[in-house]
Amino acid sequence: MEVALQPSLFDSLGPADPPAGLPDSRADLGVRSGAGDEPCAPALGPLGSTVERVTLSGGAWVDVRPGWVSGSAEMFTRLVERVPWEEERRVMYDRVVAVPRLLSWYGEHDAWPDPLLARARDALNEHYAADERERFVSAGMCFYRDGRDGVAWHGDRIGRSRREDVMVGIVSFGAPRALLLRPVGGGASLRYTLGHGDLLVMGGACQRTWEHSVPKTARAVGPRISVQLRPRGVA
Ligand SMILES: O=C(O)CCC(=O)C(=O)O
Ligand SMILES: [Fe+2]
Repeated sequence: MEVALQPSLFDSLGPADPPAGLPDSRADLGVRSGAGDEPCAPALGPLGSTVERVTLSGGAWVDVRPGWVSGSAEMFTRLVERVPWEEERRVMYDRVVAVPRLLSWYGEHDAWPDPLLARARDALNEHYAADERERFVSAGMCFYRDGRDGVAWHGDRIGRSRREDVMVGIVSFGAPRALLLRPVGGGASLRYTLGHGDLLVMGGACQRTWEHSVPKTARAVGPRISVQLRPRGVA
């Protein structure tokens, strides 16, 4: 069973959203009408009280901030062009299969593909007043080209998140896709629809007591890029 806690973060209008009446497919291509047809420069909105906390069972929580990055269509285009996207292959049973999404990863000593992402990392570190160990330092990137791309149920449990509470922040660009969360061991799923500059932060025990996924879909969906900010020692 799914509980539509937040039917679509995209529905709550922020500056990153396309003008009303513009078909999604055009918006997803970064085409903007009205206001001079200029693509809007990417910018971060405030955090503070615009961040809404949802307390989950098992010591987990989720923070959501719809439309945190305005001009997200431009960011999407930049990331498509600048990130060295790779198709990974993994052994599954007796076959080698392509991972159904493109991936890239930036560590704390790498040059990140756009200064806005480093500013987003800094703004989150300031918002959470995180001590050194909990500061976001790396950026994992996933590119979901269409509904055939997705990520199966998992917790981000590589590294110390296997034992410790950690925060994982996700900033989404491009077309919205559903991110589902469900408690380990069963229970209703929560559904967040993330794209167009939305922010979602998983925290507390979320990586251990909950799982998340981006399900594949037969619906016609546009491409989405997810940037996952993580602290040291967590992948
Ligand atoms: O697409 C997303 O926002 C989630 C990606 C994810 O869960 C992961 O890469 O660990
Ligand atoms: Fe994950």
